[in-house]
Amino acid sequence: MAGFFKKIFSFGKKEVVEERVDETAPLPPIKWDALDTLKPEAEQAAPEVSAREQEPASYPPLDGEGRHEVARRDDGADVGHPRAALGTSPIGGEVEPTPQPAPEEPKPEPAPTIPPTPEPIVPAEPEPLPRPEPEEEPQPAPEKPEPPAPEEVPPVQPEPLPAPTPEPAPQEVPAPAPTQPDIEPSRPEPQPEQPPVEVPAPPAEVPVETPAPIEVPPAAPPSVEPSAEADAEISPPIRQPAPVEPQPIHAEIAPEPEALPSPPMPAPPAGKVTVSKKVEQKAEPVKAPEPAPRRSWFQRMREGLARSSRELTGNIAGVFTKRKLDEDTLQDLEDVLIRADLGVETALRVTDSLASSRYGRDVSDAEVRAVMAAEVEKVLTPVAKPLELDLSHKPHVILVVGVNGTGKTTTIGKLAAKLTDGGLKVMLAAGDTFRAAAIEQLKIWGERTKSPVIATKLGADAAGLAYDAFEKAKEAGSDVLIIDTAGRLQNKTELMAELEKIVRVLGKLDPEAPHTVLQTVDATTGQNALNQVEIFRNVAGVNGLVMTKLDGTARGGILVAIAAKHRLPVYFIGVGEQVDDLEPFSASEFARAIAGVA
Ligand SMILES: Nc1nc2c(ncn2[C@@H]2O[C@H](COP(=O)(O)OP(=O)(O)OP(=O)(O)O)[C@@H](O)[C@H]2O)c(=O)[nH]1
Repeated sequence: MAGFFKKIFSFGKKEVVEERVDETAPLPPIKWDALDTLKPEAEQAAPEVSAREQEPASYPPLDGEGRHEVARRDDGADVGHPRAALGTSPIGGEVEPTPQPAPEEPKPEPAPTIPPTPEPIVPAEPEPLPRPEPEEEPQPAPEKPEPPAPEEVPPVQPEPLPAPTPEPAPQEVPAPAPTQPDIEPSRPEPQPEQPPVEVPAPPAEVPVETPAPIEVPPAAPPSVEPSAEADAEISPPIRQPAPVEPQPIHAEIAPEPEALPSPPMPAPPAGKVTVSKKVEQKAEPVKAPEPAPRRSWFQRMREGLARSSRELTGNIAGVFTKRKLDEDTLQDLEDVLIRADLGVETALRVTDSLASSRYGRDVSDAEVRAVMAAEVEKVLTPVAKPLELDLSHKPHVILVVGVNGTGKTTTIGKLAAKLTDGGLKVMLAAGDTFRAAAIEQLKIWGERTKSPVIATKLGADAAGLAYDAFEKAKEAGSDVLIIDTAGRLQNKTELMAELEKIVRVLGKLDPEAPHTVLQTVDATTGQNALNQVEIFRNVAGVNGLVMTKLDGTARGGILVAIAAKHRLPVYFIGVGEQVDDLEPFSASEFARAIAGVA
C-alpha cells in the first residue's frame, strides 16, 4: 500500500532506485524532507549497512543451513579470500561487478568506518560465535542425538563418557564444553579465513573489514587454511572418533573372545598327538622288527620250529617210555624221524648212533633227542654256509628262482635290506613278468630298501629285462643286482627255456654271471621240496638255498633231507614275513631247535 524505496548498493557505491508502488499515496511530499535529511546518514552507513543487508539477503539460505552451504562454497570456490567467496557466492549473476569494487574497498578500510567496525566485531564474535557453534554442533548432538544417534557426533561424545558409568547424561554436557574450546582456539588464528567458512552470516563484516588477514594470508594461509578447514570440518570427527574408539573397542573385544572361543586351541596339541598316533600306527607293520630284539634269533627259530619239534619229540617220547633200546624201538624211532621229513639217510644215522652206544640199555627220550640233534647237526654243518658275494664282479648278479609262492620276492626284499644295511648298492630287476602283482611287490620292496627297481611291462621278455638290468646296474655302479624270476612249474619246458635264456643272456655281459643262483624252498611243501630243488638245480644251476616258511610248519625236517641229498649250501632260512625274518642258517641251532634240545 504505502510506497517504499529499495536501495541497492554495490561495493561502496550506492545506487538508488525509486519505485513507487502506489502513486495515489498523498503522504510522500511530507516525508521527502525527512528523507533528504536522512540521505547523508544513509549514504555514510550505506556501504556497511548495505553489505549487511545484501549479504544476509543472499546468505539467508546459508544461515538457515549453517556451515554446510558455506563449506560447499569454500570447496567449490576459493577459500583463501573471504571477500572473493562472499562476492562470488551471494551475488551470482552480479559477480562481474565484484572485481571492480575490490580496488574501491581500500577506501572504506582507511575510512573512519574502520574504527567503528572493530568495536562491533569484538562483542559480536565472542558472544554470537560460541552460541551458534554449540548450537550447531553440540546442542543437537549431545543431548538429543544420544537416543537417535543418527549422527556420528552425538553417539560418539556420550559413549566415551558413559564408559565408566552407564548414565552419561550429566557427563554429556561437559562433553560439548571441550568441543567449544577446541573450536575457539582454532578460530582466533584462522579468523580471517574461518569466519567466512563457518559463520559467514554474522562475521560477514569481519572478513570484509579485516584486510590485515587478507594481506597475511600469503604467509599464514598455507598453515592456517589446513588448520581452519581441519577445525571446521575435520575437528568434529576427530574429537568423536577418539572417544568413540573405546566403545567400538568393547564391541570388537566382545567378538574377539568369541573368536577366542578357540577352545579349539587345545585342539592343536591333540592334533599333534593324533598325528603321532597315526604315524605310529602306519609304522607299526614296518616296525614289527621291534619284537625281534626282544627275542633272539634262536628263540624265534625255536618258536618257528616248535610245531616240527613238538611233534617229533612227542613221538620220540612215546617210543622210548620205559623201554630198553632194542631192534623194535630202533625201528619205531626210524619211522618217527622219516615221518618228520628228516629223510631216510638222517634217520638211519640217528638209529645207528643210538644202537652203537646204548643198545640193550634203558634210554630216555631226552637221550634220544640229544643223539638226534648231534646227528642232524652233522648233516647240516656242511651246508650251513654264509652267502659270499664276489664283488670283483660289479655287479654281483644273484638270480633267484623257485616255484611260485615259495617266497622269492619276499626273500629278495629281505636280502636287499641286509645288503643295503651293509652299505652295498643294490639294484632289483622284476624278471617275473608273468604276474603283475610280483612286479608291484618288488617295487614295494625296492622303496623299503631304497633300491632302484628295473621293471618292464607285463608279459615282456624276462631275459631282455635281465640284460637291461645288468647294463643299468653296471652303469649305476651297483654292487649287487638281484633278479626275480617266474616259477611256473605247470609248463616245465617253458620254464626251462626262460631260465636258460636268462642265464645265457647274462653270460654275454659277464661269462660268470649269474654269480649266485638262489632257490627258495617252502618248508611246508615237504617231500616236494626235494623234487623242486632237483628241477631248478638242473635248469638254472642253483648253487644255494633259502628255506622259507619254517615258522608254523611241522615239516621243517625237510631241510635236513634236502641238505643230505643235494648238499647245497643253505644260506638263509625264513621264519616270518617281516624284513628281518631272514637269518643265516646255523646247523647246530637248527638241529637243537628241531630236536627240542635246550
Ligand atoms: N610265514 C612265512 N611266510 C613267508 C615267508 N616267506 C614268504 N612268505 C609269504 O609267502 C607268500 C609268497 O611269497 P612271495 O615272495 O610272493 O613268493 P614268490 O615266490 O615270489 O611268489 P610269486 O611271486 O608268485 O612267484 C607271501 O605271502 C609271503 O609273505 C616266510 O619265511 N614265512
